[in-house]
Amino acid sequence: MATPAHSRTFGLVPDAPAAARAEALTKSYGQGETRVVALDSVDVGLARGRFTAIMGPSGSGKSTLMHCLAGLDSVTSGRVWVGDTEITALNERRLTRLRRDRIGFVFQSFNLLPTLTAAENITLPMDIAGRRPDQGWLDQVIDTLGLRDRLRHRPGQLSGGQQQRVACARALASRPELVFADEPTGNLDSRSSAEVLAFLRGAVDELRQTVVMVTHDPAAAAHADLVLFLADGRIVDEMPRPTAAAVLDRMKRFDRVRGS
Ligand SMILES: Nc1ncnc2c1ncn2[C@@H]1O[C@H](COP(=O)(O)OP(=O)(O)OP(=O)(O)O)[C@@H](O)[C@H]1O
Repeated sequence: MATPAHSRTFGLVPDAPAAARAEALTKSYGQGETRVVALDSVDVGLARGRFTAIMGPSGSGKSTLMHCLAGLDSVTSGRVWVGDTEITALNERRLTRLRRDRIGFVFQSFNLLPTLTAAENITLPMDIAGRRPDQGWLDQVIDTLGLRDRLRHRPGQLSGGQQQRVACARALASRPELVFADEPTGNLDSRSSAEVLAFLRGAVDELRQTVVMVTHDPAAAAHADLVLFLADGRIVDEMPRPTAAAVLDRMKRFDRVRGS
């Protein structure tokens, strides 16, 4: 069952510290009559070692929330922490380093370099940072993802699902504190989606990673431990142990409110 909205911090669960959190996070775009409030004083936590999905109608602020929590976008007001580090207090140089060292990203469009092999794509961010990957960890990630026999292939020789698994491996290569996935299955057919989602689930259960995923798909959200629902720039609800049917039902209530 979904928990009704009331004034508390959504997203946190007992016994799991916050991998990231925001306090009174507001993000607006534009000025005067064209001002859009994308996030309206959001309090939220993302539990460490858990899989959290963020859902909500189009334009509700999902991507903006993810970008602000990941330090990819500045905030208008409020504070954001990754672990114990307040990222809203960092200058651009330190923020860039924090994103590089402590956060992994998976995007809808894979963002792989076509001229590099899968193996080279996976270690590229670490190579650029001059960091040596932990080979034991990398082997574990590659095997969990079932990519061992694809490492010498270039992205053009891989299916969409395989490319997204390479992108997942790249996000995990440095063993980040937090992985953000923005519509990671948005460009995939249902079979490839299921593979990628099973991997993200495995990254949490077997590799003890923390994953936060924005999605429109109730079936994708059902792989998470907790779904946070956004509407009009606010978190309005959360659902632990989601099923696709329960998430779909909750999303329909947004449609009814909008249609009335
Ligand atoms: N760069 C920008 N300039 C102006 N307005 C923006 C900008 N980025 C987002 N917005 C606005 O902020 C609000 C939230 O956008 P956001 O992309 O976070 O929503 P979303 O829930 O991720 O939407 P979708 O599901 O359609 O991707 C929307 O009204 C959007 O038009």
